[in-house]
Amino acid sequence: MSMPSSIGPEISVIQKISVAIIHERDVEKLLENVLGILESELGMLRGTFALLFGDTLKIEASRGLDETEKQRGFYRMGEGITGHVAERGLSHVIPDLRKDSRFLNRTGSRHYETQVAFICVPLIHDGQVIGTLSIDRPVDGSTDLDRDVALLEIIANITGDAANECIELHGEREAMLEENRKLRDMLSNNPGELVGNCREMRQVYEQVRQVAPSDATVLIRGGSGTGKEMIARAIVNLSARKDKPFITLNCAALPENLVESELFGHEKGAFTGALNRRIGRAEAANGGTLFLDEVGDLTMQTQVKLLRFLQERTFSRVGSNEELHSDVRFLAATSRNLEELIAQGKFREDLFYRLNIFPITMPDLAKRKSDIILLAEHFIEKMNLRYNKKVGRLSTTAINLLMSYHWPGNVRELENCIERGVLTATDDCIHSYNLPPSLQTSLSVGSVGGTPSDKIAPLEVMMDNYEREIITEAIKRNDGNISAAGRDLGVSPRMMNYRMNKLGIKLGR
Ligand SMILES: Nc1ncnc2c1ncn2[C@@H]1O[C@H](COP(=O)(O)OP(=O)(O)OP(=O)(O)O)[C@@H](O)[C@H]1O
Repeated sequence: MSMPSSIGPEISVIQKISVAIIHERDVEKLLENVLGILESELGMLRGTFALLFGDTLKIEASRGLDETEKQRGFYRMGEGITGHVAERGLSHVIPDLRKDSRFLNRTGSRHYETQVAFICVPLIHDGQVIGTLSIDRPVDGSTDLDRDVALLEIIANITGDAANECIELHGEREAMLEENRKLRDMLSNNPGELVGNCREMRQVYEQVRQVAPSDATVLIRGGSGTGKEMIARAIVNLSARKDKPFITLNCAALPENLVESELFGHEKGAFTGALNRRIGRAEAANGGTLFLDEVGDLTMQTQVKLLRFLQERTFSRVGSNEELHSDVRFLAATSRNLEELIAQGKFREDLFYRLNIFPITMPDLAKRKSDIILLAEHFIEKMNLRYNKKVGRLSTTAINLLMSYHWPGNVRELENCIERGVLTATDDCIHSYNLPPSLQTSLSVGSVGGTPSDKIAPLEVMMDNYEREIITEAIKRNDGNISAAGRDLGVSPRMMNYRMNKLGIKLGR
């Protein structure tokens, strides 16, 4: 079908822009390219895409503006011509900028000698105004401003998706940085958050102090819940990248096939469900620190990409060959035995050596006996604040339970136990019966030397602990006088002795 020759220039503009939309995957560059086409094809003097972030319009792409002019280009909804167009969703034309006093000229001085029109049209996505497209258009005898408005409205329609993607990308970046700011605030408000003074932990602190100021890769090893993530945060906090992004990714928390795109990002259409381009955590961490938790859970394919990233700090988004660079300090953690995974062919040896430059191993809580009560008291304070409670101490029997348990879930398990204790406490004390059933067996089987059991204690064991607790407390209240304690509990001295023997209660314990 042949087109009337009079609409040739407009068709040419639309055709060039549609080609750019198909070929340019970087949405920010695409908006710049669209303005470039308008400049070369229409003789446009200046052009801007202003996008709506929250309730403010900000110039995202421009032609004919220098950086300072661009920075000044902020408009609130309803403010100036741009703000009005965005508020009402209707196009607006000023036929001659020299004669119009409503024009805010926010970006700086522009004094035209000849007639120049200003055309501003709304960008609409899903029925919502998401920004504006505006141009300064020289006017001569042949200019038809109505036609120009119609053309710009078509361009605004076909670039609406890209503009929306730009807004979403900004949102994502902001969300990641916000997450990072929160983590950092948490750390700086509470520098003493790492609790523990035992010899093993003092060694760990020494290693943290040694490695933190450098940019060296650190591999933090240790059982689940030993505090590996806290150590990663402490390293960041003592490093020069302290105020830069700290981005984390737990490789075990995502389905295997999503880890790579979460780490390196993906292009629109890279796989089913990839509706938009998305930047990955490696890119978001640029200038700062990237912490990969459970690195032993990466697939072999992602391990290859990670190795390349560690060697050259370069990567490509899934679905793209473009080589990108990100300047990050890399920290990793694992609770898996990587040497065993290598032997099984599930972890690359070369990647292991890249990661294992400076390993820090977190000791199990069972090996930090002298820190258990310190940590428990720290968590009591934390939970008192969280639940507005006033628990002040642990009963002797509760302390014995905590000390003799084998703690397979390490510090996290202790924290959960204390949370439960604080929540269920009815006076100012956590008693043994306020602790979870899983701990109750530890006294009776003597898990320090005996066989620990993860099973929930049978009722009899729990009852024994309850009784042990009540008798011990009564004896303490009566300054070690067993007969007086028996009177308190309505039990004869003979029965007291019998129960104490059976429950293994010794005076002075
Ligand atoms: N030394 C410590 N002082 C205070 N709190 C700690 C300490 N170590 C761990 N915690 C607390 O214990 C919990 C688990 O710690 P963290 O998440 O750092 O462990 P992890 O080893 O990274 O666990 P996972 O292997 O499951 O990822 C957190 O709530 C943390 O605040």
